[in-house]
Amino acid sequence: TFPIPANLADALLPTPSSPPYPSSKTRETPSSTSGLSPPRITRFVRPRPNSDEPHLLTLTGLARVRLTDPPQVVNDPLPLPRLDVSYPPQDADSPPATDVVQDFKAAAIRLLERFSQDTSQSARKRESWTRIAHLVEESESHKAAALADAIISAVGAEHADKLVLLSTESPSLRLQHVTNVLAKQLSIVEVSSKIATAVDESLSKQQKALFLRQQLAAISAELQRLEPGIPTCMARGMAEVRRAATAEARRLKRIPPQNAEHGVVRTYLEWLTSLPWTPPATASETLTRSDFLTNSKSQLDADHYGLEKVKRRLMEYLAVVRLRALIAQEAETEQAKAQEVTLKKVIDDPAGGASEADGQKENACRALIKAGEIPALPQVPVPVPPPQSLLKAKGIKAPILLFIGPPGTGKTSLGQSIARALGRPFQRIALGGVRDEAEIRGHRRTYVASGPGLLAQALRKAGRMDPVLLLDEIDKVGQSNYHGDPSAALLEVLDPEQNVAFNDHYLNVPIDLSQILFICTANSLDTISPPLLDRCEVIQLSGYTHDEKLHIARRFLLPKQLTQNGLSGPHVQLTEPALLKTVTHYTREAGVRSLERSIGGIVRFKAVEWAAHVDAQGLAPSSLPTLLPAASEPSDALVKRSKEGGVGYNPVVEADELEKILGLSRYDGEDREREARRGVVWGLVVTGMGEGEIMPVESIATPGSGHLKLTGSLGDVIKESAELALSWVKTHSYDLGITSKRAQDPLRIPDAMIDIHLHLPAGAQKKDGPSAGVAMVCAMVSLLTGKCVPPTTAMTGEITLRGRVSPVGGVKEKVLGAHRAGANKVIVPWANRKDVEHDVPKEVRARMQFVFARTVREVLDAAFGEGTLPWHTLTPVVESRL
Ligand SMILES: Nc1ncnc2c1ncn2[C@@H]1O[C@H](COP(=O)(O)OP(=O)(O)OP(=O)(O)O)[C@@H](O)[C@H]1O
Repeated sequence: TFPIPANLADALLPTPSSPPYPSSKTRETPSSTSGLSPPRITRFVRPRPNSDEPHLLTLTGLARVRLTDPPQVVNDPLPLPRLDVSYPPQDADSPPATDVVQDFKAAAIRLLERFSQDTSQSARKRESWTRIAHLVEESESHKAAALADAIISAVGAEHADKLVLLSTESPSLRLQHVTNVLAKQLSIVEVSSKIATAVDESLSKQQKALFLRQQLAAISAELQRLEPGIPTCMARGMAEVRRAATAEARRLKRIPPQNAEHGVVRTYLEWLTSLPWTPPATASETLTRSDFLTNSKSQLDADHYGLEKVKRRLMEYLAVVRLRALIAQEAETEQAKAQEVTLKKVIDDPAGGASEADGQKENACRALIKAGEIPALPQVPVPVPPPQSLLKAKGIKAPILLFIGPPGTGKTSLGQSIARALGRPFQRIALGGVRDEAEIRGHRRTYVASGPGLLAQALRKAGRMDPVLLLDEIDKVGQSNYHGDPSAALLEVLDPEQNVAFNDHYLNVPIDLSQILFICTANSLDTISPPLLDRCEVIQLSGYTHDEKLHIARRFLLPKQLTQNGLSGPHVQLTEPALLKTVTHYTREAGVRSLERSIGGIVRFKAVEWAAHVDAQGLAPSSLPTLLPAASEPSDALVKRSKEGGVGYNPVVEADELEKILGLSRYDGEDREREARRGVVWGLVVTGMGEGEIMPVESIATPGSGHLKLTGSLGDVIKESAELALSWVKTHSYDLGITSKRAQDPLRIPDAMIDIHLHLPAGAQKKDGPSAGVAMVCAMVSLLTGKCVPPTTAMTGEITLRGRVSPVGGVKEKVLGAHRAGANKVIVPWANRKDVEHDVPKEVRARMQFVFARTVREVLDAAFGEGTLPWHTLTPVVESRL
């Protein structure tokens, strides 16, 4: 096919009446042609009107000719030049050898079949290749050379090969040449198809990966847009929530509003959508700031007086929490960097170092990426294995703190301080009296009026997934019953391995509780289930001394009460003696809660007076009273001035006014009651609230038959202690001068058979434990000898049959309780002296006398006073006799 000028085209155009040239249907063989055979026109393409495209002419050669002279180059092709040609010699037409034909046929068929299998070509074309292959197979030998001429132009041989074929006259040689060309052609086709497949495979793998990554990028971008700050790792959990919400929303549409189910589904959806599923992006900002620890310390100091040990432990706790956040942050940066590197690698080496790293494949990929046929790599998280440090961060577990202590010792407010230091919301869950597991986990939606559990409710109130959650009073959670086991549910909540996907029965989607900082509080350790206790780190708050209470009252409670009651500092000036009296006479607790109430009472009393004064004088309520203390004016000087001032509002509150304001002091009478009496001594106990107290041990002798009678709701252990005490006293009654003979029973002396009745008051309160042993011995000895133990002496300790004093628990609480009750001498087991030295505050130790006793005899000497009891012989003699 070649372009020709228009005039030549016109000259060649056949007229419809007499075609100047044979039509394509007229077949003339070269042998039958004498002279010049005009070429056969197989196609003629006219250009479009008014275009300067040439005409296209496709001719089919009919015979092989040789030009005798080379053609002249002429400008005007018309009239067509006549050229002299010579025809090949006759023998050129002799039929080729059979084996040559066979070889040609085999090569041609192989190539044609290969073509027919090429899936990149159209079905019709492949069919035509098959037809040609059949044609070749069935062709006769003498037509083979002509066939070879035709095939060579169809299979896309090189131009040089075509020329060689054209100039070769011998059919055998031509066939041989064509056979070679076809074989060459076949190998080219095979190799290139192999390459194409390889490139194709690698490209499709690459493209698939890229496509998936792009989809991932699109999904996470969409999620980011919907919920800014959501980490990609959370997307999975969120997807579940979204799925549940969508399904329910669809259901809601189908239920008519008047149907009861409509309301149920609606409430469920409201709950589901109101939970703060995504943690804020700035969650760890406060934690990772360099001044976090200093700020936290100041926060704790600003909120609480004293509690040095507790604060030190809390600082350690916060340091661990911060460390964890820092390592996690570092890990995130590391991961982002690794991602970047991987991303770069993929861009630089898109083949990804695949096994068949042949250059052609790589180049093809690069070219495609460059040409934009493969989309550029998206800026998405290329999956990078989590760095070591992230695992390390996960490994650091912030312990769950458990504050143990009596009421009002600041357990709840310490939790609030921690939340403030961390910049997180604070929520409190009161677990006291929770009997039903469903209160923690929620009721299933099949129940009428079901709802989510306490944890989900707290999260909704907090508005964030990472609040500080105070589980208050975990010692008062109900034990296992037919409503399930609430403490087992708590176990799951507090277990960092399980709480990542906590299942609330109502919401029925996994809730991630791992971001929450749990703090538990309890009054006593005894009723906490052991596995629960095992998960917590116990921090003891034992109660405050009078000094500490005075400071807390002055610095925290009074200002707090003033603000709550709309007054300010100058309106109420509590003198030191008044405050001391409030602390000592109106409260006797380990914490400061009732002290706060008493101070509140005083402030309210003054608020009434001030309001009356403001009304009477027509003053602005925010105005200040006229009597203000001068700088560092002692309180007695202020009192004096206030008395001289006479009329108007007096902000000064004196100790003798307290009776008028707060009523009779509660603890006066009890103190008066505490006088030295025969048969009565003061023991020390720790109440169920975790508070240390003094407790009288009373005994009297009644006519009877030598038995011991015990009352006061005593448990088995304390009853055994009493038996032990009696046995010891009986054994030593001769030594103590109670009986005149060694073998005599002090309860069964011939002229007086008595029973000992031992009573521990507050009979309604259950008491148990071995620590009243020494007090019982002293009470019985006092009863039988008639000597008294001073009421300012208190004691604690367990006894053994051999008269040893064994250590007891809760020494700090007991000593503080004795201090509050005004005791000045405390008898403690020798083995507990470390507890006194380490735990009891210095000022208490300075004001009290401690006797550390190893034996009951040492206890008796300390309680009754050296030399008061008439010891006859040494104990070992008695022991050997018995
Ligand atoms: N060391 C302290 N310094 C300042 N204020 C304190 C201190 N200890 C307790 N308080 C105050 O005492 C009040 C009662 O404390 P809080 O409610 O924390 O007691 P609690 O130990 O949680 O009691 P409960 O066991 O009954 O829950 C709060 O107002 C608190 O601020």
